[in-house]
Amino acid sequence: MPTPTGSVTVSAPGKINVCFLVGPLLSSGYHRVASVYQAVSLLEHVTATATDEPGIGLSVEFTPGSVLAARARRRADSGIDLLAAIPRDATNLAARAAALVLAASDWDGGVHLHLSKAVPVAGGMGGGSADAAAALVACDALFGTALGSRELARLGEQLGADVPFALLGGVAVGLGTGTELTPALAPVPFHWVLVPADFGISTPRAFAALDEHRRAVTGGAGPDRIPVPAAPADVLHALRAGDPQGLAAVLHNDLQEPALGLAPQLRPVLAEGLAAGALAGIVSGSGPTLALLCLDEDDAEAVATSLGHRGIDAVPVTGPVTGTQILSRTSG
Ligand SMILES: C[C@@](CO)(OP(=O)(O)O)[C@H](O)COP(=O)(O)OP(=O)(O)OC[C@H]1O[C@@H](n2ccc(N)nc2=O)[C@H](O)[C@@H]1O
Ligand SMILES: Nc1ncnc2c1ncn2[C@@H]1O[C@H](COP(=O)(O)OP(=O)(O)O)[C@@H](O)[C@H]1O
Repeated sequence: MPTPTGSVTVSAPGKINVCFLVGPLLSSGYHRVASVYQAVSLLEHVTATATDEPGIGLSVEFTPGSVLAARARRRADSGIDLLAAIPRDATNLAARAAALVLAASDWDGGVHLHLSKAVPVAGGMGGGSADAAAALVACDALFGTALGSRELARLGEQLGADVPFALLGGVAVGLGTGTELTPALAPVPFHWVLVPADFGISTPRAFAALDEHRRAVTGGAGPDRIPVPAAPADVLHALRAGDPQGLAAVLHNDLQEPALGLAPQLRPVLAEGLAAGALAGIVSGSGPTLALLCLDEDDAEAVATSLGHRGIDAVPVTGPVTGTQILSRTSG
Protein backbone atom coordinates (compact mmCIF):
# COMPACT_ATOMS: atom_id res chain seq x y z
CA MET A 1 0.00 0.00 0.00
CA PRO A 2 1.36 3.51 -0.78
CA THR A 3 2.07 5.90 2.14
CA PRO A 4 -1.13 7.88 2.82
CA THR A 5 -0.82 11.61 2.22
CA GLY A 6 -3.24 14.52 2.05
CA SER A 7 -6.98 14.45 2.71
CA VAL A 8 -10.14 12.82 1.42
CA THR A 9 -13.60 14.39 1.84
CA VAL A 10 -16.70 12.18 1.68
CA SER A 11 -20.40 13.01 2.04
CA ALA A 12 -23.11 10.71 3.41
CA PRO A 13 -26.86 11.32 3.70
CA GLY A 14 -29.28 11.34 6.61
CA LYS A 15 -32.29 9.05 6.27
CA ILE A 16 -36.01 8.85 6.90
CA ASN A 17 -37.70 5.51 7.60
CA VAL A 18 -40.82 5.82 5.43
CA CYS A 19 -41.95 2.57 7.01
CA PHE A 20 -40.51 1.01 10.15
CA LEU A 21 -42.01 -2.24 11.45
CA VAL A 22 -40.55 -3.62 14.67
CA GLY A 23 -40.72 -7.40 15.17
CA PRO A 24 -39.48 -9.64 17.94
CA LEU A 25 -36.89 -8.67 20.55
CA LEU A 26 -33.80 -10.85 20.12
CA SER A 27 -31.52 -12.13 22.88
CA SER A 28 -28.87 -9.64 21.60
CA GLY A 29 -31.13 -6.77 22.73
CA TYR A 30 -31.83 -5.87 19.08
CA HIS A 31 -35.19 -6.30 17.33
CA ARG A 32 -35.91 -7.85 13.97
CA VAL A 33 -37.32 -5.09 11.79
CA ALA A 34 -38.62 -4.37 8.31
CA SER A 35 -37.43 -0.87 7.44
CA VAL A 36 -37.92 1.08 4.24
CA TYR A 37 -35.16 3.65 4.25
CA GLN A 38 -35.02 6.73 2.06
CA ALA A 39 -31.81 8.81 1.96
CA VAL A 40 -32.53 12.54 1.89
CA SER A 41 -30.63 15.64 0.82
CA LEU A 42 -29.32 16.55 4.25
CA LEU A 43 -25.66 15.56 4.17
CA GLU A 44 -22.84 14.97 6.60
CA HIS A 45 -19.26 15.61 5.41
CA VAL A 46 -16.17 13.90 6.78
CA THR A 47 -12.62 14.91 5.85
CA ALA A 48 -9.93 12.39 6.74
CA THR A 49 -6.32 13.67 6.82
CA ALA A 50 -3.31 11.41 7.30
CA THR A 51 -1.14 12.30 10.31
CA ASP A 52 2.40 11.11 11.11
CA GLU A 53 1.49 10.62 14.79
CA PRO A 54 -0.51 7.46 15.47
CA GLY A 55 -4.07 7.75 16.82
CA ILE A 56 -7.33 9.30 15.72
CA GLY A 57 -7.97 13.03 16.12
CA LEU A 58 -11.43 14.53 15.79
CA SER A 59 -12.89 17.98 15.21
CA VAL A 60 -16.58 18.76 14.73
CA GLU A 61 -18.61 21.70 13.44
CA PHE A 62 -22.21 22.25 12.40
CA THR A 63 -22.20 22.89 8.65
CA PRO A 64 -22.10 26.66 8.09
CA GLY A 65 -25.48 27.85 6.77
CA SER A 66 -27.37 24.79 8.13
CA VAL A 67 -30.32 24.98 10.52
CA LEU A 68 -28.12 23.23 13.10
CA ALA A 69 -25.48 25.98 12.85
CA ALA A 70 -28.10 28.72 13.20
CA ARG A 71 -29.65 26.99 16.20
CA ALA A 72 -26.23 26.41 17.82
CA ARG A 73 -25.48 30.15 17.49
CA ARG A 74 -28.79 31.04 19.17
CA ARG A 75 -28.20 28.58 22.02
CA ALA A 76 -24.58 29.74 22.49
CA ASP A 77 -26.05 33.15 23.42
CA SER A 78 -27.64 31.43 26.45
CA GLY A 79 -24.41 29.62 27.30
CA ILE A 80 -25.41 26.23 25.83
CA ASP A 81 -22.94 24.38 23.59
CA LEU A 82 -24.90 22.06 21.28
CA LEU A 83 -21.70 20.53 19.90
CA ALA A 84 -21.07 19.13 23.39
CA ALA A 85 -23.62 16.36 22.66
CA ILE A 86 -21.21 14.85 20.14
CA PRO A 87 -18.51 12.61 21.63
CA ARG A 88 -14.95 13.71 20.72
CA ASP A 89 -13.26 10.54 21.93
CA ALA A 90 -12.84 7.01 20.57
CA THR A 91 -16.57 6.33 21.09
CA ASN A 92 -17.53 8.68 18.25
CA LEU A 93 -18.94 6.50 15.48
CA ALA A 94 -16.65 8.13 12.89
CA ALA A 95 -13.58 7.45 15.07
CA ARG A 96 -14.70 3.84 15.54
CA ALA A 97 -15.08 3.52 11.77
CA ALA A 98 -11.59 4.94 11.19
CA ALA A 99 -10.15 2.51 13.75
CA LEU A 100 -11.58 -0.45 11.80
CA VAL A 101 -10.02 0.73 8.52
CA LEU A 102 -6.70 1.59 10.24
CA ALA A 103 -6.60 -1.95 11.60
CA ALA A 104 -7.00 -3.31 8.06
CA SER A 105 -4.20 -1.07 6.73
CA ASP A 106 -0.44 -1.17 7.19
CA TRP A 107 -0.25 2.57 7.98
CA ASP A 108 1.61 3.14 11.26
CA GLY A 109 0.66 6.82 11.46
CA GLY A 110 -2.79 8.12 12.34
CA VAL A 111 -5.68 10.10 10.96
CA HIS A 112 -7.53 13.31 11.77
CA LEU A 113 -11.26 13.39 11.05
CA HIS A 114 -13.16 16.64 10.60
CA LEU A 115 -16.94 16.22 10.82
CA SER A 116 -19.23 18.83 9.32
CA LYS A 117 -22.73 18.00 10.52
CA ALA A 118 -26.10 19.01 9.05
CA VAL A 119 -28.17 16.04 10.25
CA PRO A 120 -29.88 16.56 13.65
CA VAL A 121 -27.96 14.92 16.52
CA ALA A 122 -29.82 12.00 18.19
CA GLY A 123 -32.65 12.97 15.85
CA GLY A 124 -33.68 9.59 14.39
CA MET A 125 -32.08 10.47 11.05
CA GLY A 126 -28.91 8.40 11.32
CA GLY A 127 -26.46 11.31 11.48
CA GLY A 128 -23.82 9.41 13.47
CA SER A 129 -24.28 6.44 11.14
CA ALA A 130 -23.73 8.73 8.15
CA ASP A 131 -20.51 10.00 9.78
CA ALA A 132 -19.39 6.39 10.28
CA ALA A 133 -20.16 5.49 6.67
CA ALA A 134 -18.35 8.58 5.37
CA ALA A 135 -15.34 7.88 7.62
CA LEU A 136 -15.15 4.25 6.40
CA VAL A 137 -15.07 5.38 2.76
CA ALA A 138 -12.72 8.32 3.39
CA CYS A 139 -10.21 6.21 5.34
CA ASP A 140 -10.41 3.39 2.80
CA ALA A 141 -9.52 5.86 0.02
CA LEU A 142 -6.82 7.58 2.13
CA PHE A 143 -5.05 4.40 3.28
CA GLY A 144 -5.44 2.62 -0.09
CA THR A 145 -7.01 -0.41 1.62
CA ALA A 146 -9.43 -0.97 -1.31
CA LEU A 147 -11.81 -2.88 0.96
CA GLY A 148 -14.71 -2.97 -1.50
CA SER A 149 -18.37 -2.26 -0.85
CA ARG A 150 -19.21 -5.66 0.71
CA GLU A 151 -16.38 -5.45 3.23
CA LEU A 152 -17.21 -1.81 4.04
CA ALA A 153 -20.85 -2.83 4.65
CA ARG A 154 -19.65 -5.68 6.89
CA LEU A 155 -17.54 -3.23 8.93
CA GLY A 156 -20.48 -0.78 8.96
CA GLU A 157 -22.77 -3.42 10.42
CA GLN A 158 -20.40 -3.74 13.40
CA LEU A 159 -20.84 -0.01 14.08
CA GLY A 160 -24.63 0.29 13.97
CA ALA A 161 -27.82 -0.91 12.31
CA ASP A 162 -28.13 2.19 10.09
CA VAL A 163 -24.53 2.34 8.82
CA PRO A 164 -24.84 -0.06 5.84
CA PHE A 165 -27.76 1.99 4.51
CA ALA A 166 -25.80 5.26 4.80
CA LEU A 167 -23.13 3.64 2.59
CA LEU A 168 -25.72 2.56 0.01
CA GLY A 169 -28.24 5.44 -0.02
CA GLY A 170 -31.23 5.66 -2.37
CA VAL A 171 -34.21 3.67 -1.16
CA ALA A 172 -33.80 0.21 0.35
CA VAL A 173 -35.60 -2.37 2.40
CA GLY A 174 -33.66 -3.36 5.52
CA LEU A 175 -34.48 -6.69 7.14
CA GLY A 176 -32.80 -8.55 9.99
CA THR A 177 -31.81 -5.76 12.38
CA GLY A 178 -32.02 -3.30 9.47
CA THR A 179 -28.70 -4.23 7.87
CA GLU A 180 -29.82 -6.84 5.29
CA LEU A 181 -30.43 -4.41 2.45
CA THR A 182 -32.27 -4.77 -0.83
CA PRO A 183 -32.34 -1.64 -3.01
CA ALA A 184 -35.83 -0.53 -4.09
CA LEU A 185 -36.96 1.63 -6.99
CA ALA A 186 -38.05 5.24 -6.50
CA PRO A 187 -37.45 6.96 -9.83
CA VAL A 188 -39.19 10.25 -8.97
CA PRO A 189 -38.06 12.55 -6.13
CA PHE A 190 -40.27 12.98 -3.06
CA HIS A 191 -40.43 16.32 -1.25
CA TRP A 192 -40.26 16.45 2.53
CA VAL A 193 -40.05 19.11 5.20
CA LEU A 194 -37.93 18.10 8.18
CA VAL A 195 -38.63 19.58 11.58
CA PRO A 196 -35.63 19.01 13.85
CA ALA A 197 -36.29 19.14 17.58
CA ASP A 198 -33.99 20.93 19.99
CA PHE A 199 -33.54 17.79 22.08
CA GLY A 200 -32.65 14.17 21.27
CA ILE A 201 -34.32 10.81 21.93
CA SER A 202 -32.17 7.81 22.82
CA THR A 203 -32.79 4.99 20.32
CA PRO A 204 -32.65 2.19 22.96
CA ARG A 205 -35.18 4.14 25.09
CA ALA A 206 -37.65 4.34 22.20
CA PHE A 207 -37.36 0.58 21.53
CA ALA A 208 -37.70 -0.14 25.27
CA ALA A 209 -40.85 2.01 25.47
CA LEU A 210 -42.35 -0.01 22.59
CA ASP A 211 -41.50 -3.29 24.37
CA GLU A 212 -43.08 -2.03 27.60
CA HIS A 213 -46.23 -1.06 25.74
CA ARG A 214 -46.36 -4.48 24.07
CA ARG A 215 -45.91 -6.23 27.42
CA ALA A 216 -48.78 -4.15 28.85
CA VAL A 217 -51.26 -4.74 26.00
CA THR A 218 -50.53 -8.46 25.68
CA GLY A 219 -50.91 -9.00 29.42
CA GLY A 220 -47.24 -9.84 29.89
CA ALA A 221 -46.56 -11.91 26.75
CA GLY A 222 -42.98 -11.19 25.75
CA PRO A 223 -41.96 -8.74 23.02
CA ASP A 224 -39.91 -11.71 21.76
CA ARG A 225 -43.15 -13.34 20.55
CA ILE A 226 -44.06 -10.59 18.04
CA PRO A 227 -44.16 -11.96 14.47
CA VAL A 228 -41.25 -11.23 12.12
CA PRO A 229 -42.29 -8.29 9.89
CA ALA A 230 -42.08 -8.38 6.10
CA ALA A 231 -41.30 -5.64 3.56
CA PRO A 232 -44.52 -3.64 3.06
CA ALA A 233 -45.72 -4.04 -0.56
CA ASP A 234 -47.99 -0.95 -0.49
CA VAL A 235 -45.11 1.33 0.55
CA LEU A 236 -42.81 -0.09 -2.13
CA HIS A 237 -45.56 0.33 -4.72
CA ALA A 238 -46.10 4.02 -3.87
CA LEU A 239 -42.33 4.64 -4.01
CA ARG A 240 -42.03 2.89 -7.38
CA ALA A 241 -45.04 4.80 -8.75
CA GLY A 242 -43.64 8.18 -7.57
CA ASP A 243 -47.01 8.75 -5.89
CA PRO A 244 -46.74 11.13 -2.89
CA GLN A 245 -50.45 10.84 -2.04
CA GLY A 246 -50.23 7.05 -2.14
CA LEU A 247 -47.11 7.16 0.04
CA ALA A 248 -48.75 9.60 2.47
CA ALA A 249 -51.54 7.06 3.05
CA VAL A 250 -49.15 4.26 4.05
CA LEU A 251 -46.34 5.98 6.00
CA HIS A 252 -45.93 4.01 9.23
CA ASN A 253 -43.49 3.85 12.12
CA ASP A 254 -43.92 1.43 15.04
CA LEU A 255 -41.61 3.70 17.09
CA GLN A 256 -43.84 6.75 16.53
CA GLU A 257 -46.15 6.26 19.52
CA PRO A 258 -43.26 5.39 21.88
CA ALA A 259 -41.39 8.50 20.64
CA LEU A 260 -44.47 10.70 21.07
CA GLY A 261 -44.94 9.19 24.54
CA LEU A 262 -41.38 10.23 25.43
CA ALA A 263 -41.80 13.66 23.78
CA PRO A 264 -45.51 14.63 23.79
CA GLN A 265 -44.61 18.20 22.76
CA LEU A 266 -44.11 16.81 19.22
CA ARG A 267 -47.85 16.11 18.73
CA PRO A 268 -48.91 19.73 18.20
CA VAL A 269 -45.95 20.27 15.87
CA LEU A 270 -47.11 17.33 13.72
CA ALA A 271 -50.59 18.87 13.67
CA GLU A 272 -49.13 22.26 12.65
CA GLY A 273 -47.32 20.57 9.76
CA LEU A 274 -50.58 19.09 8.49
CA ALA A 275 -52.40 22.40 8.96
CA ALA A 276 -49.64 24.09 6.95
CA GLY A 277 -50.41 21.80 3.99
CA ALA A 278 -48.30 18.63 4.33
CA LEU A 279 -49.94 15.44 3.02
CA ALA A 280 -48.83 13.45 6.07
CA GLY A 281 -46.27 13.54 8.83
CA ILE A 282 -44.22 10.89 10.57
CA VAL A 283 -41.62 10.64 13.31
CA SER A 284 -38.31 9.69 11.67
CA GLY A 285 -36.88 6.49 13.18
CA SER A 286 -36.73 6.78 16.96
CA GLY A 287 -37.34 10.55 16.67
CA PRO A 288 -37.64 13.31 17.54
CA THR A 289 -37.18 14.74 13.99
CA LEU A 290 -40.52 14.98 12.17
CA ALA A 291 -40.71 14.30 8.43
CA LEU A 292 -43.63 15.97 6.63
CA LEU A 293 -44.38 14.59 3.17
CA CYS A 294 -45.53 17.21 0.64
CA LEU A 295 -47.10 17.01 -2.79
CA ASP A 296 -44.29 18.77 -4.65
CA GLU A 297 -41.38 21.18 -4.28
CA ASP A 298 -43.59 24.30 -4.17
CA ASP A 299 -45.75 22.83 -1.42
CA ALA A 300 -42.66 21.85 0.56
CA GLU A 301 -41.33 25.42 0.33
CA ALA A 302 -44.73 26.78 1.39
CA VAL A 303 -45.01 24.38 4.36
CA ALA A 304 -41.46 25.23 5.52
CA THR A 305 -42.15 28.97 5.19
CA SER A 306 -45.45 28.71 7.03
CA LEU A 307 -43.85 26.75 9.90
CA GLY A 308 -40.96 29.24 9.95
CA HIS A 309 -43.46 32.07 10.45
CA ARG A 310 -44.71 30.21 13.52
CA GLY A 311 -41.18 30.01 14.91
CA ILE A 312 -40.66 26.34 13.99
CA ASP A 313 -37.35 25.47 12.26
CA ALA A 314 -38.22 23.55 9.09
CA VAL A 315 -35.96 22.32 6.28
CA PRO A 316 -37.24 21.28 2.84
CA VAL A 317 -35.35 18.24 1.48
CA THR A 318 -35.74 15.71 -1.32
CA GLY A 319 -35.17 12.00 -1.49
CA PRO A 320 -33.90 9.64 -2.56
CA VAL A 321 -30.29 10.76 -2.87
CA THR A 322 -27.15 8.69 -3.31
CA GLY A 323 -25.15 7.14 -0.43
CA THR A 324 -21.52 7.95 0.39
CA GLN A 325 -19.68 9.95 -2.25
CA ILE A 326 -16.01 10.91 -2.47
CA LEU A 327 -16.12 14.67 -3.09
CA SER A 328 -12.46 15.62 -3.16
CA ARG A 329 -8.97 14.36 -2.62
CA THR A 330 -5.84 16.44 -1.98
CA SER A 331 -2.37 14.98 -2.14
CA GLY A 332 -0.82 16.68 0.87
C1 LIG B 1 -34.35 3.23 14.93
C2 LIG B 1 -33.44 3.31 13.71
C3 LIG B 1 -34.28 3.16 12.44
O1 LIG B 1 -33.50 3.27 11.26
O2 LIG B 1 -32.72 4.50 13.56
P1 LIG B 1 -32.47 5.83 14.47
O3 LIG B 1 -33.77 6.29 15.00
O4 LIG B 1 -31.52 5.43 15.57
O5 LIG B 1 -31.83 6.82 13.55
C4 LIG B 1 -32.41 2.13 13.75
O6 LIG B 1 -33.05 0.90 13.87
C5 LIG B 1 -31.39 2.26 14.82
O7 LIG B 1 -30.16 2.24 14.20
P2 LIG B 1 -28.80 2.68 14.96
O8 LIG B 1 -28.99 4.03 15.59
O9 LIG B 1 -27.68 2.50 13.99
O10 LIG B 1 -28.80 1.65 16.09
P3 LIG B 1 -27.62 0.88 16.85
O11 LIG B 1 -26.60 1.86 17.28
O12 LIG B 1 -27.18 -0.31 16.06
O13 LIG B 1 -28.43 0.36 18.10
C6 LIG B 1 -28.78 1.17 19.19
C7 LIG B 1 -29.78 0.43 20.04
O14 LIG B 1 -31.08 0.46 19.37
C8 LIG B 1 -31.78 -0.74 19.60
N1 LIG B 1 -32.04 -1.42 18.31
C9 LIG B 1 -31.45 -1.00 17.16
C10 LIG B 1 -31.75 -1.63 15.96
C11 LIG B 1 -32.64 -2.73 15.99
N2 LIG B 1 -32.93 -3.42 14.87
N3 LIG B 1 -33.20 -3.14 17.14
C12 LIG B 1 -32.93 -2.48 18.30
O15 LIG B 1 -33.48 -2.84 19.35
C13 LIG B 1 -30.91 -1.58 20.53
O16 LIG B 1 -31.30 -1.26 21.85
C14 LIG B 1 -29.51 -1.04 20.25
O17 LIG B 1 -28.63 -1.22 21.34
N1 LIG C 1 -20.56 11.19 14.82
C1 LIG C 1 -21.55 11.30 15.69
N2 LIG C 1 -22.50 12.23 15.52
C2 LIG C 1 -23.55 12.32 16.39
N3 LIG C 1 -23.70 11.53 17.47
C3 LIG C 1 -22.79 10.58 17.68
C4 LIG C 1 -21.69 10.42 16.81
N4 LIG C 1 -20.97 9.39 17.25
C5 LIG C 1 -21.58 8.92 18.34
N5 LIG C 1 -22.68 9.62 18.63
C6 LIG C 1 -23.63 9.33 19.74
O1 LIG C 1 -24.74 8.65 19.12
C7 LIG C 1 -25.98 9.16 19.58
C8 LIG C 1 -27.02 9.04 18.46
O2 LIG C 1 -26.64 9.92 17.45
P1 LIG C 1 -27.26 10.07 15.99
O3 LIG C 1 -26.66 9.10 15.06
O4 LIG C 1 -27.11 11.52 15.65
O5 LIG C 1 -28.81 9.80 16.20
P2 LIG C 1 -29.86 8.69 15.80
O6 LIG C 1 -29.28 7.35 16.23
O7 LIG C 1 -31.09 9.09 16.53
O8 LIG C 1 -30.05 8.76 14.33
C9 LIG C 1 -25.67 10.58 20.02
O9 LIG C 1 -26.49 10.96 21.08
C10 LIG C 1 -24.21 10.54 20.44
O10 LIG C 1 -24.07 10.29 21.82
